[in-house]
Amino acid sequence: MARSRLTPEAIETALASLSGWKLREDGLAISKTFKFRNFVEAFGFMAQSALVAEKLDHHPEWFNVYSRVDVTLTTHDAQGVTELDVKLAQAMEQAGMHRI
Ligand SMILES: C[C@H](O)[C@H](O)[C@H]1CNC2=NC(N)=NC(=O)C2=N1
Repeated sequence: MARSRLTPEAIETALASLSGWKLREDGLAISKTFKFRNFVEAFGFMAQSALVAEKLDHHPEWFNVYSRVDVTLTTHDAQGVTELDVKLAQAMEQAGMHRI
């Protein structure tokens, strides 16, 4: 179900409720770099996040090297940032919390 894009103001409000997420230059995605103690912690975060993504039917664009995971969230169907991106970001914050 394609959600509608959030207004710039709504995105700013959402970013204020998250920690460390930035709006991409083109305004069409939010991103954050997660750093962990090691690869296994980073992968555990990705595994946990993958289960949430499946449940939301909303998937991240991410890059992992060793203990770092760069995450970019955008809604392809809406070609921008929607509520689903915020929801997944919030869930990733929770997953990332257990591993700092
Ligand atoms: C059919 C469509 O691919 C699905 O509804 C989901 C899958 N996961 C998705 N993930 C993201 N990030 N954006 C989407 O639009 C999206 N669509």
